[in-house]
Amino acid sequence: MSTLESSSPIRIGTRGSLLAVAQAEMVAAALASLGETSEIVVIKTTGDKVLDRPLSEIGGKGLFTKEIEAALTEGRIDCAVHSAKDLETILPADLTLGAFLPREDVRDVFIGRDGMRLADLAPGSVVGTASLRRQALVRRARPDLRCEVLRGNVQTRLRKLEAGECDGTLLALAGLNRLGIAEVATEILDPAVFLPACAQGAIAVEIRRNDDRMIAACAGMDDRATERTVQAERGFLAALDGSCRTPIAGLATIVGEDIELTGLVASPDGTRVEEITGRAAVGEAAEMGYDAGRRLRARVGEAFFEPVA
Ligand SMILES: NCc1[nH]cc(CCC(=O)O)c1CC(=O)O
Repeated sequence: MSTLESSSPIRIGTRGSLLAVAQAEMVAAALASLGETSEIVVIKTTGDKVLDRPLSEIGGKGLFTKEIEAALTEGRIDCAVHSAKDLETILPADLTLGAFLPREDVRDVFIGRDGMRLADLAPGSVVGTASLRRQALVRRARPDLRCEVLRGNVQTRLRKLEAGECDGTLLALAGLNRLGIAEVATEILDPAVFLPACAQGAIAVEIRRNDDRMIAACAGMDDRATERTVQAERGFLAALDGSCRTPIAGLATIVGEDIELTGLVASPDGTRVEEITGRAAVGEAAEMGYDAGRRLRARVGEAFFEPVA
């Protein structure tokens, strides 16, 4: 019986978008190289159903994960695959991030109509994005443009751009690379200016804390450098989160034995951008990120995080 049990395919839960399924297939391939068979279970989330409003209005990024985490807790799936940047900083108590796949390119790209770069857009042009971070950073770089909410998965957004709903949009290069469509990008944005979202480009495998088979499988899949940088960035986010109405960005890199982080918070209109850096031994990634977030929070003051009416 137990032999049969341990060789049953691992059920991998994921959202149904092309990108999400591609990411789940990457985890399936990693499991296969460890001798584990698996099957993909697609789960529809609230975030996939409500497409006409920004996430910050309908309850934040947890809407993409709640139903998947419930399936994991209830044992209908054995692991959940997420874009790490879509995960809230606090997970359900029975779940943990067991592994991270090697990180993709962390940068944002601009996709302009007619091959345009961000600097080519005429004043008053419309940049479509649902991300508060991207809106603030676009407004800082180009205060003469208009930002409008553009939601939906990568394909939907590209279609809306094609249909003329906006003149340009920003997406993560990681997602385009995984979909094999990086050539749609008209400009790769400098990550020092367009600082990425915390954990952008990283794929996380979430498991039940007490699942020994998945703990062992995750140990075989985990990329330590990715895990450390994501821990630093999520530590930073955890210190700042509170409301999901403040644009936040953070990027950590490993430098020898150390880990370095640059993080920022911005006003939604991009007129105020406050940056901070941190550095510590790699083993203190999460604490270093959290500390940088607390220092930044103290510097800008609590009023910075209160939504303007
Ligand atoms: N919020 C949606 C989302 N979550 C993860 C990615 C891209 C893949 C990644 O960052 O790993 C995207 C799309 C985008 O921002 O372009």
